[in-house]
Amino acid sequence: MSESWSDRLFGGLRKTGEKLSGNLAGIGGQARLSDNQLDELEDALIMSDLGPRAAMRIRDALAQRSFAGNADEHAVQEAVAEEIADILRPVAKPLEVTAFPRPHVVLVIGVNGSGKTTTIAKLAHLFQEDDYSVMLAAGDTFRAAAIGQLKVWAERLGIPVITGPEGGDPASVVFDGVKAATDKGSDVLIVDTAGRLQNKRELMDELTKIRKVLGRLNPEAPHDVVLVLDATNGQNALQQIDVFKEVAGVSGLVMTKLDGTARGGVLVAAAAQYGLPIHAIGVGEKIDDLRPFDPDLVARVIAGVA
Ligand SMILES: Nc1nc2c(ncn2[C@@H]2O[C@H](COP(=O)(O)OP(=O)(O)OP(=O)(O)O)[C@@H](O)[C@H]2O)c(=O)[nH]1
Repeated sequence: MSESWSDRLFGGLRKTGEKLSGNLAGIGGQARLSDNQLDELEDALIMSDLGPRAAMRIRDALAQRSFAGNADEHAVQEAVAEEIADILRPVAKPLEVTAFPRPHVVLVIGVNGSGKTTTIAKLAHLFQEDDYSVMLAAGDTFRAAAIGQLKVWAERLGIPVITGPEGGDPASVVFDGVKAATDKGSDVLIVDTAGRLQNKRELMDELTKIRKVLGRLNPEAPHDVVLVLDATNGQNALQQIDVFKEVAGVSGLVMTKLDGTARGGVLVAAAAQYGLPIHAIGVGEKIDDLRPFDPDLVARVIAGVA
């Protein structure tokens, strides 16, 4: 029997929830948390990868709280869940297809291995479920494997993919992609790009060229620039946001591999530190394992109270 999305979400974020509740063990005992306990709480949140900004915000909020009866560990966790939900709510925004004229162009960026290609396939599948027609463009011409992988996914999903030769000009693949998607009347064009973060200059030049070509065909494009982040990288994932924001003008995030890591708190850190929309989260390798998320539910799972 196949698991539902919320089962997979619970399973995926279980380790994160266990870590945070473990780090908060024994806290409470009175109506208000003492300064020492607030320090402990803040440390526990930082150790759980929520980052200094979210940790401080949650600390400040809990300092104001008076718990009915005495705060036991569970009441503190519940309060933390509410504060996490407050942080996640404004950023939980699914990708929307709004472009007119079509296609809505989504540029997907991220370092190799972050789950970029799989995420493109999963996003395409989500759009298909909403009855949008989708096309892919293999703008990561740097490695033949990346082009091949995208082709395999496209075939599985039954959607067209525009490719060029290995080592070819990514901007020309993107040009062909937009032309083909326009001619065919596709609703969405998802563009894979190279993830060479180690060579910022080259990456920036490449993205600038892609943007220029896109802009020539459709001044509004790209409509979204989505950065794919691997949650298992913890705080390093956040540094990638800094760099890609600078070189690529990131408009939103997707966080992958939240299953099997105890570092899911980084989702909250990203929300608190950057405020960029988080379009979807990935909790597995299968095509259905990426979805927009319910901030209240995810907050409860991360806090270990769901
Ligand atoms: N567990 C888990 N694995 C994932 C998730 N998303 C992607 N993966 C796996 O991560 C690995 C890398 O994913 P790719 O999509 O190939 O990553 P990429 O960023 O395109 O990397 P390159 O192909 O090396 O450029 C694959 O084995 C995926 O199945 C996820 O949410 N959870």
